[in-house]
Amino acid sequence: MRIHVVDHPLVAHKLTTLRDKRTDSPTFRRLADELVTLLAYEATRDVRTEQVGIETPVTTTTGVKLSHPRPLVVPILRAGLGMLDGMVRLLPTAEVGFLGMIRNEETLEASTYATRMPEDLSGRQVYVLDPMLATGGTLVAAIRELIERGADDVTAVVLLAAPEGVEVMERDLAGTPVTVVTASIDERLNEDGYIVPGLGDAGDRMYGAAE
Ligand SMILES: O=P(O)(O)OC[C@H]1O[C@H](OP(=O)(O)OP(=O)(O)O)[C@H](O)[C@@H]1O
Ligand SMILES: O=c1cc[nH]c(=O)[nH]1
Ligand SMILES: [Mg+2]
Repeated sequence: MRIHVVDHPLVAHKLTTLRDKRTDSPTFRRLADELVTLLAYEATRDVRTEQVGIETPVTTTTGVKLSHPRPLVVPILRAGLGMLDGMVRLLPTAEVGFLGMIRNEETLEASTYATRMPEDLSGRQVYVLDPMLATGGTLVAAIRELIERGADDVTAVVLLAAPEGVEVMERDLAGTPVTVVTASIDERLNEDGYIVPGLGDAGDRMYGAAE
């Protein structure tokens, strides 16, 4: 597994506001959207392309365009949904699939409550979106499902990662073609399975009731 931490002052600036507990839901959603666009730039560095011939107003030349089959973008509901627009803005031809997953608050085990994506992902590049890589249970289960369907190149775009979760992914997904792109690897997980310093519950901060 490859892991890439995007080191850029704009990423750090937006992440700091996202972490701040005073940041309200509308601002949180806007910042998550902006941040994923910056991460997407890095995450799509190896997106597959093909050469095409075009005519400019002046001459003919060759350029590149995204190749077929189209990449698949899979947000993990709920919180990953807040990353979808920022990603498809950069990958407008992408197809979108959905995975609904929830982590049990006591056992911290992830389970899947909704799946809507192509059965056959053979030869497809897949970008899976989830703001938080905490214990790693959610992303490991999601990526196993994608690989079982035939995906041959999976990139997970996450806003924050815990070292414990990175380790679990490295162990459980060893030998699979997986890359993780994140804005930060934080210090640790706390006893409740939350990332420290983190940003709290990403789903609640995005979609929770206004205080
Ligand atoms: O790495 P893990 O320990 O598996 O935890 C990470 C998961 O926990 C959160 O989802 P949650 O279960 O809170 O669902 P939500 O997005 O609907 O709030 C988060 O959005 C990740 O999907
Ligand atoms: O810190 C964490 C860990 C898991 N899920 C979250 O939303 N936040
Ligand atoms: Mg949540």
